Amino acid sequence: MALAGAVRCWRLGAGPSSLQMQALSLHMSKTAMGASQKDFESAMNQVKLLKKDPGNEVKLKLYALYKQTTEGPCNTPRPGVFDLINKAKWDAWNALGNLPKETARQNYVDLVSDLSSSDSSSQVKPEADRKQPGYETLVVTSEDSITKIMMNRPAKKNALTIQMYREIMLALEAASKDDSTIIVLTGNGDYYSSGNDLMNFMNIPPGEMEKEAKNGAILLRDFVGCFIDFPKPLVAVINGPAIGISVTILGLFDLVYASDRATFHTPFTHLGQSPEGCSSYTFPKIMGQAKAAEMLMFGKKLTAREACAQGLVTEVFPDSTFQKEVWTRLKAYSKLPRNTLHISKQSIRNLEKEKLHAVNAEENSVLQESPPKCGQIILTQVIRNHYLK
Ligand SMILES: CCC/C=C/C(=O)SCCNC(=O)CCNC(=O)[C@H](O)C(C)(C)COP(=O)([O-])OP(=O)([O-])OC[C@H]1O[C@@H](n2cnc3c(N)ncnc32)[C@H](O)[C@@H]1OP(=O)([O-])[O-]
Repeated sequence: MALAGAVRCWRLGAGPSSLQMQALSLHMSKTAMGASQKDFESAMNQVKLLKKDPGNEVKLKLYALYKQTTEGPCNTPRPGVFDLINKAKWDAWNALGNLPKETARQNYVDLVSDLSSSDSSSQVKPEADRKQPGYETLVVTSEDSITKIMMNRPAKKNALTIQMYREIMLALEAASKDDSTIIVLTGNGDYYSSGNDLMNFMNIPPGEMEKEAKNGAILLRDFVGCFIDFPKPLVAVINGPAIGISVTILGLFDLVYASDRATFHTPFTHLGQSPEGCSSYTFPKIMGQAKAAEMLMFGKKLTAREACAQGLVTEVFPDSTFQKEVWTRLKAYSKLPRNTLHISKQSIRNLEKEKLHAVNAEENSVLQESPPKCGQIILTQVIRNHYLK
């Protein structure tokens, strides 16, 4: 077959140990099965287009997965001791044991997809080329299979204007379709975000309040909806303090990395507002009822370490090494098989999607209809509605 030929053309050095191959096959056997024969054939063609030699270890993996997909478990005698190349290939194939053909096919497709994306991202483009045009309040860049969406109003502590909500939705929509593996939301300057821009509610002419409240609620519902439905791994890189809605939506992210300078504050009751971003459901689920109430109802500001202890933050890093450590970690994660990561994200999220949309709708109707001064009573009711029903 074409690929077997292409793989044979590569000169192989020493192969991986059989233990490594067993670990690989075990890991791969856990992944989802979904690639079709057509996906497999197109992956075989993609392999031929790679510009960078992927190295012997990867070639052996490709060879073994190809043989397992097309012929099943290894069924030929082991080549003699002096036939080094064929022996390494045989060992790689044999190490896959009884891995089902469908799983091998999926793993082959994932591996090629990963190789193709690192192949294209290895052709470094100048910074100006990587910055995506069309955003006024954000800087959006794609590199190393990571799309970074950076809120860019540092002078206003990245407070979220209506335009910024809209641009974040557009950037997420574009990122859901680009060839990135991981999407990051972060802030420029000393703050991650100071939450909703308080000017959004100012200068509303008398008589327009109801209409504006309704428009605001629709925008907020759609904004939160984008995070609920987002199909790829979503990471918050919290470079500094976070307030309000920038905190509440964190329950919808897959990873939250924070500088030890970051704080997490949801002063809703003080502002006469009720929680949004699905936090009335996600926070009690993440940190328990009592801790969630202290944050959402009584406005307790958490340090990064407290937020990590309560499960809202994945890991905290010293501010002096924050960017370096986080981006090194994310670049390593972005090399994982893209399709498999996306399938895993979706299967985790699909379990809760309906519930999250219902919570989002309920939080919005409360925000829209209730008089602000009832903030604290509303918070209690919204949280109870989810957990005591
Ligand atoms: C309905 C949707 C649901 C959403 C709910 C939420 O998010 S609730 C959460 C809602 N969020 C809040 O309640 C937070 C309100 N903000 C604050 O409490 C403080 O500004 C601070 C603690 C963020 C920073 O204090 P600091 O002493 O270090 O700095 P500083 O104060 O000098 O600020 C620098 C500049 O940024 C400006 N600016 C900052 N944030 C906002 C904002 N959100 N808006 C507008 N502007 C904002 C500030 O006016 C100033 O502008 P200037 O005068 O230079 O033209």
